[in-house]
Amino acid sequence: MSLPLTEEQRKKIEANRQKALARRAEKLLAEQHQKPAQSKQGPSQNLPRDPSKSGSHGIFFKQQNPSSSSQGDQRPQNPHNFPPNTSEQAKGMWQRPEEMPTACPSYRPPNQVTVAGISPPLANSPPGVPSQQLWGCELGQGHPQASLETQSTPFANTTHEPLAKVKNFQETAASSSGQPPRDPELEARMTRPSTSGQNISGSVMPRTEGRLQQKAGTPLHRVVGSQQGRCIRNGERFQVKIGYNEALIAVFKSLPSRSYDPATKTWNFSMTDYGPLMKAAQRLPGITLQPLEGAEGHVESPSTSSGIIAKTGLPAAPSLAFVKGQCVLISRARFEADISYSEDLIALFKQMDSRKYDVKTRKWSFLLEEYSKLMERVRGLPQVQLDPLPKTLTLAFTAQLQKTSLSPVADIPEADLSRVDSKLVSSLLPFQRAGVNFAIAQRGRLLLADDMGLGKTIQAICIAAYYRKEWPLLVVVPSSVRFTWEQAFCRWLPSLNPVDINVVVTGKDRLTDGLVNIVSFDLLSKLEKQLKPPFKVVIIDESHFLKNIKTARCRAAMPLLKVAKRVILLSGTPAMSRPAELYTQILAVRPTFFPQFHAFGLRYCGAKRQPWGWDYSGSSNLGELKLLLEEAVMLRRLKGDVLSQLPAKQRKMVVVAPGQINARTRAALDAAAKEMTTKDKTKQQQKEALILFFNRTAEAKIPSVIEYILDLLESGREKFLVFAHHKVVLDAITKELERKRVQHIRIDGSTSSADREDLCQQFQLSPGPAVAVLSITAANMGLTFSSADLVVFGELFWNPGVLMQAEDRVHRIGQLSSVSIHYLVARGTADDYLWPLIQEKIKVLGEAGLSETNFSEMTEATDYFSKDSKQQKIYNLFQKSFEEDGNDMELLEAAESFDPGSQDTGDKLDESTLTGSPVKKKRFEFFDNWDSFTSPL
Ligand SMILES: Nc1ncnc2c1ncn2[C@@H]1O[C@H](COP(=O)(O)OP(=O)(O)OP(=O)(O)O)[C@@H](O)[C@H]1O
Repeated sequence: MSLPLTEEQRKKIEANRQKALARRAEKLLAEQHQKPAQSKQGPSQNLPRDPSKSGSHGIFFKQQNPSSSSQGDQRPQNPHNFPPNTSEQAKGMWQRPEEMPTACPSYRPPNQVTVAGISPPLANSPPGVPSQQLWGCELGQGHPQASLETQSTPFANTTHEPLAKVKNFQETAASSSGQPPRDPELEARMTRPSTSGQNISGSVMPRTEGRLQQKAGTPLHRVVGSQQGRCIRNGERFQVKIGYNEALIAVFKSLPSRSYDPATKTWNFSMTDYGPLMKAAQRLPGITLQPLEGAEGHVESPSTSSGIIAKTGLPAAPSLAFVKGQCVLISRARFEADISYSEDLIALFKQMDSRKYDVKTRKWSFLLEEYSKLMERVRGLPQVQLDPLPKTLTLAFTAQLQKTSLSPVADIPEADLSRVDSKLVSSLLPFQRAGVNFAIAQRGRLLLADDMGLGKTIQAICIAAYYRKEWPLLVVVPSSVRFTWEQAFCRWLPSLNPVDINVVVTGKDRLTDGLVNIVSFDLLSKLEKQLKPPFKVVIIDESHFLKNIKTARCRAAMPLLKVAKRVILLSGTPAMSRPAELYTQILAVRPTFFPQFHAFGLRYCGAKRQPWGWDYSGSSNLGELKLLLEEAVMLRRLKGDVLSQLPAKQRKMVVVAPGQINARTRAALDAAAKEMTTKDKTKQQQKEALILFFNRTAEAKIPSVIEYILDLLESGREKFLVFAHHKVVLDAITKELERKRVQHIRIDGSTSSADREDLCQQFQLSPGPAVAVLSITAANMGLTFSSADLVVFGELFWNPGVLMQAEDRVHRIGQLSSVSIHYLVARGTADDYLWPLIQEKIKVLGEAGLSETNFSEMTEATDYFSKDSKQQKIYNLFQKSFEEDGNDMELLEAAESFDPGSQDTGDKLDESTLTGSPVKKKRFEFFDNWDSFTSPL
């Protein structure tokens, strides 16, 4: 899939296009000035040139609305392609007035001045670009898009009210031309009755009419002379053949469907604009437009619907157009009509009390409480099809539709958590407490999509504990974190007896043995049959693992989630590339919202029919999707939102799966442990046994460490550091990253100082996913990796000072985020002793004021090490060995030279235990841009 452009890229492309076109236009202008003899447009060259308009800026192009579907944007667009034969035009072709194209590029009547007050449709003005910057006459002449505007109009709906613009033109043109006042009778006939519009706070109200009347005596028109023209049907559109008339051009430019054909030098329009154009033309002095063939008989009396009194008495044609559009939710309280122009529809819109017109989007919006009334009235317009909001939205926003809630943010009550362990409740940070409240307000069904490291685990446990009466609980997690979850339950719910926690390790285990049952995604699909009777409370960690409905894990989980009473989905990256990835998670939380994917795909995935079927890889109506998710499905906070509540460093102990230690390694580990505790061993022999134990630990952890890294990448973690100590571990990690084609760097003892800096810079500047594989002893100092905010320790090291220095590679000046540190700890290995040893050492340092942190408080599993006598003996040996001077060196050398023999650990990885899914080359912007989908209130 090609990745959609980001907002910034889009802006850049647009700016470049504008510059290029401005250059072309200047060239064109220069040509015009250089060739006076060839050009018969003499008079225009005498026009005073406004220096403010000669710059390279100001051409306006269609602003793409990133959040609207490709087919959905029916707003009038400016024809922004520069006519291909501009130089041809620039030279000008003198024609008789009747033959003259109405936008005759090179023709300008003598003495004609730059006319103020004709505004191109405002939507053609890029937001923030003053209209003065739009091309003025000189640059614009010859181009249908050229603006005659020198001042911006405050009126919002110039596009939808062409007539108003014409009057504006007439008014200003007359005043600037210094023509004597016109016949007052004619003036009266030209004036349309005013439609009063109540101003809604903060909105720009549509132009009201009758403005001319306020300026009594202001000359209205400059009569250019009598001109006749005609409308000619051309397929779905019609063309206007008439000589040049400035006022008429202003009318043309105000019509949404206008298009200028430089070849024939005529303007053409869609049938939608036929009625408005004819009416406007009737009001222009000296202009007679012969209507389309066949439309003559159907003319509506000019005085009927709009009350216009036509000067010419020529009957206006009926509107032949059929307009189609849809309602879209734009905030918790408002929806807008995304539909093209229809006079009748606008008149109807104006009857709504809560109407607002957005000059930027050129769309009308209304309060949801007026939704039913509006839709009912629209049904009375036979030529309008305004599709309603999806039913799901009307259900999710019932309170707003029924006017019971107008609050821009949901009002979430404080939940009574007295039934949950006080240790947990009192530990919740304020935003975590709010998360729990949200979940309970959603009756225990939600997608908790907080940024990584914000403590989704503690919140999920709290929510699940609130529904403890409905347990047994099922927790489905990536296999690399099964034991971390077990530890988290022990830590946060002291009231839960650890024997009631069942971690499912093999396909032979029972899924329902515990009060809390923790199982990996892959085992879940193997144990599907055991899911009856179904669990009432289910937690799914890293729920984006379910994004593909075709996978076995998703097929196993979905039926379970549909019938569960409480469903707590957790993911820091619920969708990494497109809204379609959210579908299964929405379905899991709200099975009734979009029971059929196609409806969801049509609305939010920009579904397109292709020869081979439907393509749902796009996106559409994302602002609305965001609102829906936030209202009823998802809670997402970013680190930046809650940074003040977070500690600078968040450490996490991850208990990696001992199940992955193969039988041979397990035997080697046991043998080494036995050596250490065997009596009558010399000190040297004990030390050798310890070194062997340490080395075998490294070997044993390799599959789990790699699995964890791959899980992180699959979860969308873009940049992080992985520290390890043994060469064999570093080798295995880099080999796997190469195999998966993940960008990475490696710094170990063999890296030269020059290369260290280069590699570090390479990582720092890398825009996409990248892993820095670092040796604990060789890369713990002097390097800055502040572009990452996560450090993973694949191995433990006995010196906590070295660990902290290593942590600080990301936690340093330049780091704006709270950093996460994950220590991977494997049971039944040297980690059993190293971890408590490190904790103890840090505690001592902390008590002496030499360390700001206490590992035992910052991490789960303080009870990790249960000391039986044998273990105690090994622990003492560890303690002694690592405290003796000189042992460090010996251990380091041993680690460096450790070679597990013929075994090639990287290749030995059990593929079935790894995630197996290809690592994302680039994390997509869907959730990166999530917060740019702003919803006006
Ligand atoms: N309120 C809290 N009190 C103490 N520690 C906390 C609290 N909240 C989170 N932590 C700690 O912060 C670390 C990160 O939490 P956790 O793993 O739940 O984050 P997460 O949102 O699940 O991140 P990820 O998406 O990366 O899995 C853990 O060590 C956790 O114990």
